[in-house]
Amino acid sequence: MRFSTTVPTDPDTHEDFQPTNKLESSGLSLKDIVEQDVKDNSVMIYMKGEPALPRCGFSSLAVKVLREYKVPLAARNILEDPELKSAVKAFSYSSSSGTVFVDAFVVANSVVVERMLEGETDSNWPTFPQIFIKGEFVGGSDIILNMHKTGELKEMLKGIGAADAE
Ligand SMILES: N[C@@H](CCC(=O)N[C@@H](CS)C(=O)NCC(=O)O)C(=O)O
Ligand code: FES
Repeated sequence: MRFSTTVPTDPDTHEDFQPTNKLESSGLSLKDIVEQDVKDNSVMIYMKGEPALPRCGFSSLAVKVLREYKVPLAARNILEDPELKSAVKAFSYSSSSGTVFVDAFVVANSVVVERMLEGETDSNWPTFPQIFIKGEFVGGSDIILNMHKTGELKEMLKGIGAADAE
């Protein structure tokens, strides 16, 4: 498989929004780019490495789980851009509903939640991968694995075009 970063090409996409990690030349702010990624791609993952070559076990696990469903998977490699990494963190927090976010956080990382509730850290989702499904922030690899086990992921991915999957 080719790519450095794999957002499927869309003929309607703004010409200068090429989904490579050369984001600085896109003319869009990083926040806009993340917003657009999430809007344009039913399943969007910000990860360490690429789907074909994950650079971390957590990212690798998330890709593996999502691939079980044969849905198109768009991805960006946050290792290539520290600023993108910060923008994703800020965006995932702003795009999740408070309750779901804290619930997911408890599952994901109880130590961070405790610190967060005690005001010792900010409330952005601190780790990668970060997965968005149908425009909604879902969480990281342990959340996605758990949702796979409970059948929740199958429900959530229903209706996402399998035809253009790999
Ligand atoms: N509970 C998280 C674990 C992921 C995790 O711990 N990621 C770490 C190590 S790869 C991370 O992103 N740390 C922040 C960083 O590297 O910037 C999940 O399931 O996704
Ligand atoms: S890069 Fe070390 S655990 Fe992810």
